[in-house]
Amino acid sequence: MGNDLDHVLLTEEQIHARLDELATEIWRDYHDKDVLLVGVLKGAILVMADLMRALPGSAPMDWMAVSSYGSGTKSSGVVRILKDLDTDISGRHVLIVEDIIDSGLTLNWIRANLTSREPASLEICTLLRKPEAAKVDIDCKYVGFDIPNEFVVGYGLDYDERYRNLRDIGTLAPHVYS
Ligand SMILES: O=P(O)(O)OC[C@H]1O[C@H](OP(=O)(O)OP(=O)(O)O)[C@H](O)[C@@H]1O
Ligand code: HPA
Ligand SMILES: [Mg+2]
Repeated sequence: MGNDLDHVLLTEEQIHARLDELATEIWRDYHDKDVLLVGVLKGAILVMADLMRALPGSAPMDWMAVSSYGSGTKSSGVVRILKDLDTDISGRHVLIVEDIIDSGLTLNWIRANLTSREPASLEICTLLRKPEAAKVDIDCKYVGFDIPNEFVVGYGLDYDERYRNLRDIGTLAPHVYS
């Protein structure tokens, strides 16, 4: 698996340090608001696990599963709900937790979908964002890192369901795609 990576973009230590900072910011904004953390499966599992453990207090979580990428490296823009929230978010303060905003199409769709359920507030936290890949503008309150427009894997991010278990985030060597 090691030689499938081209180069490491972010180490586990860098990721954890940044998530600690984001958790502090988030708690400053939400400590008195009973915030519901909404993770987007499957990519966000590790961001959620580390972010919520870095929060100085406790917050409930829920999960949604949608799919737009399938097995490829390009968003189809067509989003399907594979698993909906268990929670009624009407009147709740909701913070979406994501691993990456790439084209923005997935979150654009999720944001519109959740907004229609009339939460008290709706904000987004993403570990990664690719500014050069944006097809729609996503207003994201908490961003871990802006990264170059390259396909990355690791720390929850997959290529064809693999490499989610890498501790660092990096780019795949070209031979993996061929
Ligand atoms: O901004 P976009 O171009 O829409 O891409 C971002 C989305 O794509 C990935 O999910 P994917 O559909 O691959 O599902 P996964 O989390 O199960 O890997 C990622 O986790 C985001 O949800
Ligand atoms: N890597 C893995 N999954 C993704 C990416 C990426 O760069 N962009 C959107 N989903
Ligand atoms: Mg994926």
